[in-house]
Amino acid sequence: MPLYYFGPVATFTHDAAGRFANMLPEVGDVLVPMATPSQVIQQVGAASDAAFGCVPLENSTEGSVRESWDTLAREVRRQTACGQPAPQLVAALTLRIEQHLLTFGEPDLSQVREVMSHPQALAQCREWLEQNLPHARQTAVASTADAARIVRETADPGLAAIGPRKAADVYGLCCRAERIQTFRDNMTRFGLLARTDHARAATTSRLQERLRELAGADAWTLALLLAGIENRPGGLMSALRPLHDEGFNLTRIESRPSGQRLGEYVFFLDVQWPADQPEPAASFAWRRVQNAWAQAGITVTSLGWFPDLGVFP
Ligand SMILES: O=C(O)C(=O)C[C@]1(C(=O)O)C=C[C@@H](O)C=C1
Repeated sequence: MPLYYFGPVATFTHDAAGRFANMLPEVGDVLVPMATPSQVIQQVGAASDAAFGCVPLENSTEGSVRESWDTLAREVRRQTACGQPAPQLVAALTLRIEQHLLTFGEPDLSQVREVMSHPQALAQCREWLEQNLPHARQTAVASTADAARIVRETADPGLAAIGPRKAADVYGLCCRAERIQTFRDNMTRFGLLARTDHARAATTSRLQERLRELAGADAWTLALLLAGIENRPGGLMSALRPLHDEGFNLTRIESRPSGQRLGEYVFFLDVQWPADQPEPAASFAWRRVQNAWAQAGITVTSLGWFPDLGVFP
């Protein structure tokens, strides 16, 4: 079974996908790189057989990986609207992210005129770049590993990539400066995706059992998208009140433009799902929250209900 990931080989997402596959034998034996998180999500949605996907979700320094959330929301809404099964988040894990400056050979830093990486990685290293390479142009490319691939292909010591140590090994580059991210404890959360019909199939019901074993007594997360919250005094507050009334802990809220009209927003929510609650479909407390939202004309899209499998070095 394929596990699509945001590649190429040696991205941080590749590392995360490998860890999902090690922990969850049901998830897939062939890791298939895709050029963008959007392509991963679309591929999981379109696959006629069971398929999984791995994308970055959120970084502790730079926040949400918007492309992943926006595409997931769009695909789920689109597939649901035409009665098709949609991709959903089924698990998450967190990696410690250490960024390194990768070069062809060992140039003097004054020789480096351009630094390439994923925009999140460039932003995670902003302070080091300001202090050590103020003269170098910063260029956003598809991913950290893609930056390493370009540096290798051009074999130009004036170019550098920012990325994982693994990318230095895979693309034959030198680790010219180590751990250059601003915050030592830089972390990124990655999501594992599957399609909801596959989630009911035999493979993924075994997966659910395994996830329960791995998560133990830890809380799960319910990821949602809310649309139609009224733009009036207290509109957002009254949309959040049912969660408070039923004792649900909101762990993330993020507004994004609806795309329909300037000044109109949708909201991404992560709700911490207590270990002692039955699953969302069987929870009376959750039904009351949903009823309150339906009465207020708020549309809810579920993006997944999943455990966090922990933090990995
Ligand atoms: O470029 C990569 O290596 C990725 O896996 C992407 C990504 C991201 O999108 O956040 C993953 C982890 C790091 O935070 C930096 C980049």
